[in-house]
Amino acid sequence: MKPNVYIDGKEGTTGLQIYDRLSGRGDINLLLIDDDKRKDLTERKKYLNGADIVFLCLPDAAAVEAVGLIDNPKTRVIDASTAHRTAAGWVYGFPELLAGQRQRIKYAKRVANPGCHATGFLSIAAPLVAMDILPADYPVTCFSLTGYSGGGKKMIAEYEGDNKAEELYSPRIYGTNLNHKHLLEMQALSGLKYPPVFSPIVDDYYKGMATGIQLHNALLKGKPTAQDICELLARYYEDQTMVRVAPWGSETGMLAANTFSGYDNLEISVTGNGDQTLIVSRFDNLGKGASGAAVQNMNLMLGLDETTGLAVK
Ligand SMILES: NC(=O)C1=CN([C@@H]2O[C@H](COP(=O)(O)OP(=O)(O)OC[C@H]3O[C@@H](n4cnc5c(N)ncnc54)[C@H](OP(=O)(O)O)[C@@H]3O)[C@@H](O)[C@H]2O)C=CC1
Ligand SMILES: CC(=O)N[C@@H](CCC(=O)OP(=O)(O)O)C(=O)O
Repeated sequence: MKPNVYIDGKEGTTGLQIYDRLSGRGDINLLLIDDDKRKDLTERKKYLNGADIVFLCLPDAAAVEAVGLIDNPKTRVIDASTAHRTAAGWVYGFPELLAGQRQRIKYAKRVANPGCHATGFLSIAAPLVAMDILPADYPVTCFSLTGYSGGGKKMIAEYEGDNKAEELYSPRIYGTNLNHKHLLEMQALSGLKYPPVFSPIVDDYYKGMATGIQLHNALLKGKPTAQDICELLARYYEDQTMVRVAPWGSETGMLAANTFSGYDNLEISVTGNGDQTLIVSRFDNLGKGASGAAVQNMNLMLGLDETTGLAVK
């Protein structure tokens, strides 16, 4: 029998992108709620409990509420919100990140899909800590460029509506109080002692991300060069399809944040020299940064090829 799948919040930015990836598939049965009942608690409860897999594409409070409506022990959840990413009983939905993570996701009842900025940061920091290159007490800083769809329907309306404000035509540094909501997961999953000093930047394009960290090689264990780091990261991810490392020397000095827009995989670029290293992770905030990652997790949980229905550049 085909598994029943329900997307709570299907009309939102993340929900629609999950729907796009699932709607043509013959190996699942997509449950569709009537549009006028999509916020009706009683109706949603029926759908949430009638599904084998539920995607939550909702604001945090609504995601917590949705989980509370589930009493069917067979219903498995993939939550795209920030609500459960470091919560007990939830598995972090980043299969490539750490040894055993793919297996944990495969059998999990509750999967928290990673934050978009956290995805870029962790793809770099977690393996470097795991391989004992980046000391756990290193004072890491991180920048992260994102398209405006990262802010959901409200931010999209600000950028695409009439009377667009003048400042929206330029990149904007936000989270300047340095307490972005992804810091908790960034620290917890990287194994770092301190959260990074983190500067997200939103710009006037729809989707695509470039998240980077800059390192002093002399402060790393074993004092590797940038090329050493590139090769070690490439080995760490060598068996993965949705995460890869660009070969050393392949970058030409300019990295665009929208290169992976429309794709579900992520690529890490390492540049620099013997003294300093720049490591940048590029992906789509709605691909590996949200909806693509959520579908990859669903595929794993259903025992399917994890790349089914996904676009790899
Ligand atoms: N956009 C992105 O790149 C990423 C988003 N996320 C996370 O995914 C989640 C969804 O974000 P996003 O899709 O961008 O947000 P949107 O604002 O685009 O969509 C949210 C959707 O949820 C609906 N909704 C709100 N409250 C309820 C409720 N009580 N019951 C049912 N539906 C409800 C909204 O309805 P209505 O249409 O009426 O407003 C809307 O359709 C958030 O937690 C976000 O942080 C995670 C990673 C990346
Ligand atoms: C441009 C913009 O505002 N982006 C959002 C990130 C979207 C996202 O990743 O949402 P989650 O926190 O649910 O993961 C932000 O930085 O808050």
